[in-house]
Amino acid sequence: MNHVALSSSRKLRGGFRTFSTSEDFSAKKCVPCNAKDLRPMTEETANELISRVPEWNLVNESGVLKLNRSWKVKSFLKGLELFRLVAEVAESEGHHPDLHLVGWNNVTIEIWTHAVGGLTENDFILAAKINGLPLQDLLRRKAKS
Ligand SMILES: C[C@H](O)[C@H](O)[C@H]1CNC2=NC(N)=NC(=O)C2=N1
Repeated sequence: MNHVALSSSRKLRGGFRTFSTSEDFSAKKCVPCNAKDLRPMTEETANELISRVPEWNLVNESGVLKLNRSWKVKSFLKGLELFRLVAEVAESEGHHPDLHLVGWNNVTIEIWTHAVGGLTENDFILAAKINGLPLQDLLRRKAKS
């Protein structure tokens, strides 16, 4: 497939950064969430960015936009191991997800910027870095169709 690298960078409306649409979020660093001009991005911008964090969904929880992804893990303890790997990335980025482990083997992670009550580029950076984690051995194999 011919990937047209869109080089035009876009000033985030109400955002605090520009970024090129071809840039890989996992190569970026989160900024402190107490930056004074930090504001939530629009739903339009979030819809433009969501395809750059594969497997993550954009959800609107009573007006708060969040990123959301779920996994089925092999065991309760492997769920906690997944949390541990995610926690290390979160601590190094200074940006933290909401972690859910329910029904012993269902993991859901939600990412949003609490300081602004919505999404910022930090959330996409964290989601991209979580996508880069070696989670395969923790996950239940998909049932053969
Ligand atoms: C100063 C530091 O950036 C803030 O305390 C961070 C910590 N981690 C955070 N994580 C998330 N998801 N949202 C925040 O607003 C946030 N604030």
